[in-house]
Amino acid sequence: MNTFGRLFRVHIFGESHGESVGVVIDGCPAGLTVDETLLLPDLERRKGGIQKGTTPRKEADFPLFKSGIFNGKTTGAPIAIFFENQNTRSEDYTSQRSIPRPGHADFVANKKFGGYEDYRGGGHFSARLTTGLVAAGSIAKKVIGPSSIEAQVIEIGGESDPEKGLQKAINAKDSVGGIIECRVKQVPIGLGEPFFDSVESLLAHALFSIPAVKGVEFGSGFDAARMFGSENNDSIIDPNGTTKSNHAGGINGGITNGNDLVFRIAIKPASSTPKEQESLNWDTNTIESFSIKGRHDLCVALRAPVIVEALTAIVLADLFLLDQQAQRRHTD
Ligand SMILES: Cc1cc2nc3c(=O)[nH]c(=O)nc-3n(C[C@H](O)[C@H](O)[C@H](O)COP(=O)(O)O)c2cc1C
Ligand SMILES: C=C(O[C@@H]1CC(C(=O)O)=C[C@@H](OP(=O)(O)O)[C@H]1O)C(=O)O
Repeated sequence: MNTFGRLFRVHIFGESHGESVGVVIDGCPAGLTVDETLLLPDLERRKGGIQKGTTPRKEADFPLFKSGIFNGKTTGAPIAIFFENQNTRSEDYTSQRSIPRPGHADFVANKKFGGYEDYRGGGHFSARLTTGLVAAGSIAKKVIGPSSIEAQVIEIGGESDPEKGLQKAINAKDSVGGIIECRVKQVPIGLGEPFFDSVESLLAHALFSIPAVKGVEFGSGFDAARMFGSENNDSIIDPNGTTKSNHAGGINGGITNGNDLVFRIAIKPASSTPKEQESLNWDTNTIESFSIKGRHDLCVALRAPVIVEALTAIVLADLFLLDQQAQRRHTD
C-alpha cells in the first residue's frame, strides 16, 4: 500500500492540499546524526519555483521531526517527519473537476475510491508526496555509508541539451518529458537475491512508484537486445570483479557485482499541460475542449533526480541491513 521495504521501512502519507505530507521511517539504525541540516540540501533540489520550467507553487518544505530523534541522533524508534502545505490554490481544481485530467489520476482515483478521494492538487497521487521520500532518502544515504548516489538529467524533450529541450516546451506552450541517469559508486558485491528480490526488481518497484516514471533500464538496457553476446559481455579484469565495460549496469543474476550501478529512467511529460486538449466532461457526458489553468511543472524530469536518488538509497539501505542480518546469522 503506502509502505515500502522490509528492514528499512518507509511509510508515506498526506495529500497535496491537505494539512501536511510526510513520512514515517521504521527500522532505521540508532545513533545516526539526523537533523534539519542533513535533509535541507536534498529537499531544496526537489522544490518547485526555483528552476525555470518547474511549478511556481513554492512551499517551505521544512522538515518537522515528530519522533525518533533525540539529542540530534536517531533513537531506533520510528522517525516521523511532517511537511506543512502552506501554499495551496484549490480553486484551480474545483473548476477542473468536471473534466478528469487525461494522463493524471483523477479518473481512476474517482472510480477506485468512489468519489471520496481528495482531488485537490491530485490529492494523495501528487508528486508533493515525494517530499517525504526525499527526506527518507537523505537518511538512507547515511545508512549506505561509503556508497554514493548521483542522478542527473541527460535528456529533455528528446534533446541532450536540457535548456534546448525545455525551450521546445516553452515555445510550444506544452509539457515535455525527459530521461534521468543514476549512478551508484562503491557498491559492495553481493546485495540482492536471485529471482524476485533481484536488485533490478527492487529498484524497479521503488522507481516506478515515482509519479510520471514510465520506463527503467539497467546498464545497456534495451540496447542489449541489439548486440552480440561478445559485445554485451563485460570482461572481468581483476580478482575484485572489476569489468572492462559495464553493460550489465553493475548487476548479474540479480546481485550487485561491485561495479557501478547504472540505470536510466524515462519520465513522461506532465499531463497538466497548458496546451488545449479534448476529453470527457463526466457531468455532461460530452467531449469538450479545455486547457488546464494552474501551477504545474512544464517538465517534471527537472525536479526528479533527487527523488530517483532517494528511492535508490531507500532500496539499498534495506539491502544493506538485510545483508548485515544475513551475515550475522551465518557467523552465530
Ligand atoms: C517532481 C514531479 C512533479 C510533478 N508535477 C506535476 C505537475 O505539476 N502537474 C502534473 O499534471 N503532473 C505532475 N507530475 C506527475 C503526476 O504526479 C503524475 O503524472 C500523476 O500522479 C499520475 O501518475 P502517472 O503519471 O505515474 O500515471 C509530477 C511528477 C513528479 C515526479
Ligand atoms: C506541489 C508540488 O508539485 C505539484 C505536483 C503536482 C502533481 O500533479 O504531481 C501538481 C502541482 O500541484 P498544485 O496544482 O497543487 O500546485 C505541482 O505544484 C510539489 O512537488 O511539492
